[in-house]
Amino acid sequence: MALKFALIGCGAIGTALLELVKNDAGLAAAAIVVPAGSEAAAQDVAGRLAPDAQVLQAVPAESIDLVVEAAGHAAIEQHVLPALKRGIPAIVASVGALSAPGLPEQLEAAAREGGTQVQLIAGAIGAIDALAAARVGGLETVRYTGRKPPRAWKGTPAEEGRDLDTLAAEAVIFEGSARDAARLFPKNANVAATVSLAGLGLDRTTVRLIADPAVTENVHQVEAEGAFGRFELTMRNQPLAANPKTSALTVYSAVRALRSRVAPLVI
Ligand SMILES: NC(=O)C1=CN([C@@H]2O[C@H](COP(=O)(O)OP(=O)(O)OC[C@H]3O[C@@H](n4cnc5c(N)ncnc54)[C@H](OP(=O)(O)O)[C@@H]3O)[C@@H](O)[C@H]2O)C=CC1
Ligand SMILES: O=C([O-])CC(=O)C(=O)O
Repeated sequence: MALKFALIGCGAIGTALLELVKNDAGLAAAAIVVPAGSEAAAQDVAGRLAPDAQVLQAVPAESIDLVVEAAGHAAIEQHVLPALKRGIPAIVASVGALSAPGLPEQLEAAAREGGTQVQLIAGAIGAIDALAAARVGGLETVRYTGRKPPRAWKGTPAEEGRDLDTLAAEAVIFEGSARDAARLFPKNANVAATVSLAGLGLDRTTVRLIADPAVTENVHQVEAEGAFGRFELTMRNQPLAANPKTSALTVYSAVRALRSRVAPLVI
């Protein structure tokens, strides 16, 4: 029997995910959860890519084996916590939501109450396995730099005091902790939160965010040092056409997590 999942959010990630898994025999999109007012657009996507999915404003009470969040920070409290309490496991893309004090503990408590588990995906970044393993031996420093084209920073505090349309040279738009980066740039700094949760934590991971007219990709760099040795990672991710803030790799990471739930062998 196919694993029935509820997709929360039907934007750039959600739509691309449905396209990729539409022919997976082991997976069935049973519900698409979107805010009031967005049902018609989601119904259109469901018609093309997930004809058996119901479009709803909340995760249905029955017949859901897994929740996949690709919506935004608010969806964690609104949909993921209640699902976990009911015993439904969850895959989460909006990792930056865990920068809100108390939310990681709430997620753990909800998963414990439901006897289930919440998985934070690596999303647009790599080497999360190496970083989390390195933490076991002890980490000394972890630095993350996120560099994106100016248009990817539209609608964020990066617009304060500068015109992103006419930016001639790279501009550092944020320097500080991963916690502050994730809070101030909820759609652009989920990776900062992921790197910090795997490594040195939200308050000890240093973050720089850069708007750079010279790049076309979303460039993510991690430098980590500790008892294991050191690594430097650079990812040059293609942004999604439907949302320049989001890398295509985030979709592939969510699809990988979803497929891993039903695959007989997982890597
Ligand atoms: N871990 C990682 O590496 C990354 C994580 N992300 C996370 O994924 C999220 C989604 O990205 P993306 O698909 O590109 O964004 P989009 O803006 O393209 O799509 C978001 C979708 O979620 C819906 N939505 C918003 N709030 C809620 C809610 N409370 N409940 C249900 N649905 C909701 C939106 O509906 P409406 O149109 O009505 O607002 C829209 O359908 C980002 O906000 C970010 O938090 C993104 C990139 C990388
Ligand atoms: O998709 C990306 O390149 C990263 C991103 O938006 C985020 O960290 O929130």
